[in-house]
Amino acid sequence: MFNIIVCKNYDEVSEQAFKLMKDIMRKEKPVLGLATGSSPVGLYKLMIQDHKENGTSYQNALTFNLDEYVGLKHTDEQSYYYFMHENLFDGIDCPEENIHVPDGSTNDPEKAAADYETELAKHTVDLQVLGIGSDGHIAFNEPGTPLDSVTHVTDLKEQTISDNARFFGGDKSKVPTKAITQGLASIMRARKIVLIATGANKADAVYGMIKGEVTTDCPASILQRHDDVTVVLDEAAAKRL
Ligand SMILES: N[C@@H]1[C@@H](O)[C@H](O)[C@@H](COP(=O)(O)O)O[C@@H]1O
Repeated sequence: MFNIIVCKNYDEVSEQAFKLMKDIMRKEKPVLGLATGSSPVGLYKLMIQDHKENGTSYQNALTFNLDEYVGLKHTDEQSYYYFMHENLFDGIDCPEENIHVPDGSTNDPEKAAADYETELAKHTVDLQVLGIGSDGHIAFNEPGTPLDSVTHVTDLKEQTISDNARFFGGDKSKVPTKAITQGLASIMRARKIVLIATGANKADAVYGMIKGEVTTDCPASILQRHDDVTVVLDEAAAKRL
């Protein structure tokens, strides 16, 4: 079931998502599911600000990221490990050993994916933050991914490679072609989900997720089967609803 919130601008979108995060942070040992991409960056800024100004502590929080490119080292500025440290972890007090990001730097990504799923399955994510790809993907679950998938290695689709080329100086050839990603079933285990989408290029994917049928053609449509999903949109992303 979706709770849909349409906001005037990105700042308001981030504030709405932050309210849900703040609520979860009242728990003694919160388990946070985190995402990369530009959509959650405003939320992460608010989390850092709240940590600095109000002392909200992440000492007892566990975090699990959704996905990681295969073939990039942790020190690579485009790796999701690096992105998360730059945009969130360096600004809060979450102990490094509590932070989980799939290890895309290994030469056995299949094993890294299986190990990640094993660790993830020991916990229940209290709040999963999600963005959505313009082709309806969540994490790196591209169209065609089975709805019962768990953490696995995947080939990125052409659309995702061109969408993400902007982070690689606009050069598509620099974007990795494979990633480790939580599966759709892994994501569905979260107690609560907040999906953030802004901009007109997300409008079709948002429409498919909410109004379309549940189909592997639009992986995000599986969220229709979850009972606690808040979708925070700007007007452009909501324009087809
Ligand atoms: N793997 C990530 C997704 O988790 C993210 O949701 C999507 C949208 O990114 P953005 O928020 O930058 O539009 O991009 C990437 O493909």
